[in-house]
Amino acid sequence: MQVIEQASAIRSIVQALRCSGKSIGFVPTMGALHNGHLQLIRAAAQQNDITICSVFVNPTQFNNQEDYKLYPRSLEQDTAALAAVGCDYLFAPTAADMYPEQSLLHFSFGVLEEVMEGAHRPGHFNGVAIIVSKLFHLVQPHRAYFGQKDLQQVAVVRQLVQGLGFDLEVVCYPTIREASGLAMSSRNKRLDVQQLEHATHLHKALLRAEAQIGAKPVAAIKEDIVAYLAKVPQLQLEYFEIANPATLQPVPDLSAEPEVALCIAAHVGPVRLIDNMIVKVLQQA
Ligand SMILES: Nc1ncnc2c1ncn2[C@@H]1O[C@H](COP(=O)(O)OP(=O)(O)OP(=O)(O)O)[C@@H](O)[C@H]1O
Ligand SMILES: CC(C)(CO)[C@@H](O)C(=O)[O-]
Ligand code: BAL
Repeated sequence: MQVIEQASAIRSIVQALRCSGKSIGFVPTMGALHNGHLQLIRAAAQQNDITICSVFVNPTQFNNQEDYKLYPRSLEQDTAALAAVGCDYLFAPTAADMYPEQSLLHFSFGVLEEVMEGAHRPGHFNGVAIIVSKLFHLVQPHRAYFGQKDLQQVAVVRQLVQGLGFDLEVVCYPTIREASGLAMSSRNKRLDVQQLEHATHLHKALLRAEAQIGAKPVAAIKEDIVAYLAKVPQLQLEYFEIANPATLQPVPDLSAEPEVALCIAAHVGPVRLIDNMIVKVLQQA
């Protein structure tokens, strides 16, 4: 595997690969890699001639500077893990290379950014859209791989790809979990053993909500989840939402929904975590 640091270098490599007819699979990440990321790399390696992974902790998508400063970084371990699962190129640029000037771009995703992550992390999806656009221009992938853990991000990227006419397929893979049910996440590395145990309540809350889908109205399920998590003082719920899986808009009732996304965000100790599950709605006769 080759490690590339400069944008100009990855651009030349990609141009040569494209000229020789190779298909390119791309996995953008912020590093501190775990099995959720490695599943995406394996899929890209299986489905394309060449796999490129980027590791870049993108400053413009952080609405909280402490979160940016303390985001886990482990490039040496990441490099070894990527080589072991068949990645061909690791693109690990510096912030100066990706942002030679302050970015003044502004993307708007309408109602998609007015809910959940969009509402609670002002500017976040603008930063994601800026860096994903820059990376797509440099890497020119045929397929780009994302995880369902960041479900709303997948919807934003799909809208970006459609809106700007990027000629690529967005591929989404399911959330990989720890044995405890906790969704794998780079930020989990900032939690101690007790906090990791408290964090399992995000997934437990989703399972509890799933068990009530079809049996109770939306408002009653939400009340139950808020009450359930209020009994875990080490976890501060930010939102629990029942949403349409494609538009991410909250659903007022389940009668017209074949499936819904159960979405949650909460703080555990110093870390903010998100999780979601897409579940079928079995309509009662
Ligand atoms: N547990 C997981 N299962 C599947 N895909 C995942 C998982 N965690 C992250 N991904 C996906 O990997 C890609 C890179 O994500 P990122 O580098 O932000 O890692 P992360 O674990 O989501 O970190 P954090 O949530 O702490 O930022 C994204 O498309 C993300 O959805
Ligand atoms: C897509 C991404 C790499 C953009 O920085 C990031 O938001 C992530 O890791 O999910
Ligand atoms: N995985 C989403 C990136 C972020 O939390 O900023």
